[in-house]
Amino acid sequence: MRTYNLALIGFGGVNRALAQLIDEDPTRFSHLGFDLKVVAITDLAMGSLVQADGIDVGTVLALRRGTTFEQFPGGSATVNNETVIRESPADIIAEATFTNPIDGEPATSHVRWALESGKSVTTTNKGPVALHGEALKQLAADNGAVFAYEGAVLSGTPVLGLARHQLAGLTIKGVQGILNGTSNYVIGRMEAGLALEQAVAEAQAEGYAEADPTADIGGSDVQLKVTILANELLGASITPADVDTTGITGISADDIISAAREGKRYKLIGSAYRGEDGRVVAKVAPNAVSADHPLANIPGATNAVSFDTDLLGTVTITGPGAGRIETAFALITDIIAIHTREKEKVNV
Ligand SMILES: NC(=O)c1ccc[n+]([C@@H]2O[C@H](COP(=O)([O-])OP(=O)(O)OC[C@H]3O[C@@H](n4cnc5c(N)ncnc54)[C@H](O)[C@@H]3O)[C@@H](O)[C@H]2O)c1
Ligand SMILES: N[C@@H](CCO)C(=O)O
Repeated sequence: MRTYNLALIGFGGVNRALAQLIDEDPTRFSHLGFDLKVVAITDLAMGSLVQADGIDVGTVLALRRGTTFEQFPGGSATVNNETVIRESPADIIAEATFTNPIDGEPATSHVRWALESGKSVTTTNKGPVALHGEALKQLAADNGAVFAYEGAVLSGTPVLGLARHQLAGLTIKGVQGILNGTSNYVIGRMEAGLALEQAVAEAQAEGYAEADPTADIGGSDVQLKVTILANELLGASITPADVDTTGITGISADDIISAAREGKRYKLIGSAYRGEDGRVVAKVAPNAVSADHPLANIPGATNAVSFDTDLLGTVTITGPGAGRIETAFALITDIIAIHTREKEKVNV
């Protein structure tokens, strides 16, 4: 049985959910041939904690808001991300700090420090993948480590893995989807009569929204995800700036009601297609779709991606696109992939 030591960088909704899953059942993954032990945690609000023998995760999860790690052996009120990532006895770094859509920092540095130290990384953070994905993949390869990011698109619903593995023998001509749980949830609640602000507050309480929810309703979250899908699935080399983006803030309750009268529903759709000239065109825009559109009935924080393929026609995957536990599951998917890679190294 292999034990992987984890460092959790950013102890918010997602990494707390991962810690909770490990705490609830430390043998949860034994049937896969590994166990997980949390040896380091950092967070802006709490500082840093490193305990090589394993952190009592239940105690840390129960700490009151505003408490720092200073009181614990190996604890400090200071956030020592670089030292923790490079020097703690972690094998795998789970990066779940805020997404920064402008330059991907500080998460990109967190990922880089880990890979430079030969440590594999799992992240749910879209910034490093959308803005620096190619460079980070190269850095991982150069250092014999894995850079894994299943949760960057559709949280725990395995859209990237599906495309990379099961759909590998197809040509994917394009993709379109509902890629933001918060805005889909918000539109649904506005259809039920809530104001935009009330609906956003609900999405925040559910743990769906970004730290700054304007990223969700303004479209930049989907812009990053479309960039990732275009680059990963269509072999493009685009940046978020290449994705023409409009969010849902311009849709009023009146727009929603008039669309409903015509049998239509608003959806924020992200898409990327390769044109006849070989160029990939990607965009994000709200659309009033008719009831028979494949994305019309995707509810709440559920997401969906339709792949337009040569041999299978349209293949659609749908599932949770946000949520703490749902996104922690993406970290687990990545850790399983890292474990598979470790086993291959032993067998080579
Ligand atoms: N919540 C979801 O449904 C979901 C789904 C998919 C992807 N994501 C992505 O996962 C990441 C984490 O999401 P979350 O919901 O846990 O966010 P969150 O806001 O609940 O937690 C982020 C945590 O990171 C900490 N942090 C920020 N900067 C830091 C730094 N420099 N060093 C250490 N800690 C730092 C914050 O204090 C906070 O506790 C985000 O990038 C988000 O875009 C979230
Ligand atoms: N805030 C994002 C989380 C998933 O990236 C959403 O609502 O879809």
